[in-house]
Amino acid sequence: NKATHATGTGKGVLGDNKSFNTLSSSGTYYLQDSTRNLKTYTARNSANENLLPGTLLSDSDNYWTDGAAVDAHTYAAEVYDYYKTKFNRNSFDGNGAAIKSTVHFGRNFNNAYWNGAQMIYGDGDGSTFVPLSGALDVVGHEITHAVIERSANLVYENQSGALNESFADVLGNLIEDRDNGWLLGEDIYTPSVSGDALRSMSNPESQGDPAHMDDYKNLPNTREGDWGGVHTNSGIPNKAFVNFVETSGITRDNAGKVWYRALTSYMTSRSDFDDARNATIQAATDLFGSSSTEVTAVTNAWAAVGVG
Ligand SMILES: CCCCC[C@H](S)C(=O)N[C@@H](Cc1ccccc1)C(=O)N[C@@H](C)C(=O)O
Ligand SMILES: [Ca+2]
Ligand SMILES: [Zn+2]
Repeated sequence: NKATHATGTGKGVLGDNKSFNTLSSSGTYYLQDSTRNLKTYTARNSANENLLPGTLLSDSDNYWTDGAAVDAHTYAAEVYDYYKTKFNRNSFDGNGAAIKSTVHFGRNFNNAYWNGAQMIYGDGDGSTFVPLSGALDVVGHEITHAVIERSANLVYENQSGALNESFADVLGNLIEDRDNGWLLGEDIYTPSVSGDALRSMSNPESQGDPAHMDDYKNLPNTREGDWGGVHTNSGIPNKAFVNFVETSGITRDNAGKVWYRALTSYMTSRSDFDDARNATIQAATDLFGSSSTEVTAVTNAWAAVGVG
């Protein structure tokens, strides 16, 4: 008999109830959303990348208790919907590519990443992180890396790498859409400490990251140097985006349209901060006109962080 759509229910990492699309086949339910082409797997704590994507998650009664899996699946659906409705982009490749997510990768793995083919989420060690798919800005960050790879394909090192990280943070936060929506990872970072975050876009210095070119960190392009500081120098373009939103009166969605157009129409693999400045000015010009307040605001936003 053929597989049929079903609606699963369950609790996320933080104990919140949610429902999501599953597939029912021969009396078993699978964590597969065929309307959005999403599939969610478990690595069962193996760290062997050769075994990815691992095992497609299944359940007997369509009530799901694996919070990391529930969130990876439901948040991937939210990210899919954001790209489709806001930018008319069908999945990360624009052509409906399958979005595959694997949870429980490794043991106490304090990270999540896109490996060129799928999303991979660690469970965290329980003190630095709880399972990382438990935050929508994380899932948005990782799927945006796939979008970046299929568009500008920014090289993951130095300034192009910091832009790669920054665009992932910007879109991750736009999708999460919070009031003080400038924090990264706040939902899954340091469960014993409230109010902190892994990064802050509005106040990068609060986490030791630069918010101005004067403080750009020239780190070695090695894993130990965070590939030239891609997670720290991202503070500069992150701050530029916050400046743009907060000084122009533009909506977050329209600011996102400027950043998305810059990324997909003008930026290339070796774009640096100055190229990103030019690309976002051009995108704002395309969308709002050369004498628009948006063009003035984006120009000033970059100037305020020492770019241009
Ligand atoms: C394994 C190799 C490194 C890949 C880094 C991935 S893309 C990444 O940037 N992951 C995010 C996860 C994240 C996103 C948003 C909010 C919280 C956490 C990240 O920032 N990782 C940090 C811990 C890092 O790698 O330094
Ligand atoms: Ca956030
Ligand atoms: Zn990243």
